[in-house]
Amino acid sequence: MKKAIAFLYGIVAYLIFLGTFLYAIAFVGDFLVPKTINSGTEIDFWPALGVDVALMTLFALQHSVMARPGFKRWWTKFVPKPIERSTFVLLSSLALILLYWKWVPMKTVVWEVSSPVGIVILYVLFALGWLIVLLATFMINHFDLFGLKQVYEYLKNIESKPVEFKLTLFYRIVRHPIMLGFIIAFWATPVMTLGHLIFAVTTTLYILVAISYLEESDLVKMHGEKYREYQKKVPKILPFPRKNNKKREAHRTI
Ligand SMILES: C[S@@+](CC[C@H](N)C(=O)[O-])C[C@H]1O[C@@H](n2cnc3c(N)ncnc32)[C@H](O)[C@@H]1O
Repeated sequence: MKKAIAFLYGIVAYLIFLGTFLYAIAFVGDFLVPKTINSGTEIDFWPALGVDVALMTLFALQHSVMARPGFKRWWTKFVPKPIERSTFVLLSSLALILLYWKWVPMKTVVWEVSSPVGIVILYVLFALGWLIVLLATFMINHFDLFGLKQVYEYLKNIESKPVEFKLTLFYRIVRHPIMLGFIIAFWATPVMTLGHLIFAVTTTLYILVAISYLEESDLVKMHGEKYREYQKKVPKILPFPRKNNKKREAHRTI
């Protein structure tokens, strides 16, 4: 019974995540849904900035603190291990739902692309960004990242093992394809409003800080030399060969 309830909890958390993820596309893209990044009532600049930054900070804190191995060790004394990831996913989704709900728009247009070709290119990039995010989750392990694997294994009495270090497809091009996808999706818009720009700048900075100082230091602790070698060979987020790699290649060919 306990296992069935945990499994059901995992499914509900996953479905809430899926809804939140799909809503994010429409929220950032400013289409289809009632509340988007550019809809709602405007207020003065400073209070609006305060509310929006507070909402993004809440998500960033929840996400960064709860994803650390030390925090996981501590809170799995209270939250059963098989539902730890689902609970993390659920709380992340709730923080995002709060952001969608309370987000204050700033509708001043900072730049606008009016050429039809430019608009199409930006929408293609927008779609590509979200697609990269989704596909990359499958290249690590989509069902582990969102807690379904853990509750299924608990239900079936299968010993749960952490995901191994992956070097699949996108992960051979950059070390953080999911984050690259988000950055592309957040910046690719034909109409950049002030609110959207603040969102794109803040989330990009957060992503760069979080992957450099939190996630990668955990990955080095987890995978040791293997990850350090990976850092030397594969760029962090921009899919361009490194200058020193080119130099090394040049040396080798001389
Ligand atoms: C939300 S995912 C983001 C992964 C990565 N930062 C990206 O942008 O694609 C975070 C989880 O992925 C795991 N992870 C990151 N790179 C990995 C890799 N190459 N193989 C396996 N797990 C990885 C981290 O340990 C963390 O639990």
